[in-house]
Amino acid sequence: MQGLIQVAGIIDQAEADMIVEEGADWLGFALRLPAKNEDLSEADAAAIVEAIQPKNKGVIITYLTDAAEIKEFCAQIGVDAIQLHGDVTPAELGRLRSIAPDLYVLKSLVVKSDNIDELARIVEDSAEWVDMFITDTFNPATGAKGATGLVHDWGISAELVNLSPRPLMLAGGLNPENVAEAIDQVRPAAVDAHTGLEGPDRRKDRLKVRKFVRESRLAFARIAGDTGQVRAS
Ligand SMILES: O=C(O)c1ccccc1N[C@@H]1O[C@H](COP(=O)(O)O)[C@@H](O)[C@H]1O
Repeated sequence: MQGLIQVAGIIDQAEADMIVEEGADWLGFALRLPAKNEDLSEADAAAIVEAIQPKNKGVIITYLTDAAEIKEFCAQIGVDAIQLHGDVTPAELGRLRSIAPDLYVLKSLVVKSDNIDELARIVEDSAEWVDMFITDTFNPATGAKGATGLVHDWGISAELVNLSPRPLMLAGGLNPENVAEAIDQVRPAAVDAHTGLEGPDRRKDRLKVRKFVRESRLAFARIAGDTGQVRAS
């Protein structure tokens, strides 16, 4: 899986349709968050997922940590991919794999200024149960671990790409202007953006999504040319 583009924080069907039209691959739905500040209802998310699949994949982005609850929630929404942003233990990830072997699991690695050793340990302990890691940015001012709109030190993500046996999705403050440089520096398998694609009304802006997809595809093709990799999705 190389050269994948995800857009996160879907609000409604019209926004999902626009993102699909502009060529993104996966759409992320932030649900069951600790602050209960979801942008859409679970029923609306399920209806959108039904409309976009199977051509595009719907991904639940959540802080759930219990394997049984995660499995049941994915079935409720109708997705076969989950992005786990909470502190899920390797044991629970193993349990999730055993009760939902076909579920595609993305595990977040929340990047701070000084935690590369901790992140490397998470990769080592949990890679067996994870399909893809996603690096995202910690905001020390608010404690937020996702949708912060902040970039982190891409050198840390590049290091994690090198040491992880699983592919890595790069996220955190990506936008149409910086995504090409980010891909060149980090060489991830995938990219993901939320707030950097929004307009002043906090909805995704079609022109920003278009440029983000175009710049990402060009950069992925460039690094595939360097390495001989071919886009598989
Ligand atoms: O998308 C959300 O609303 C969200 C909520 C809680 C945790 C993570 C969330 N999204 C993830 O954060 C990254 C980065 O966001 P941004 O581009 O910096 O705004 C986003 O791509 C989602 O994967």
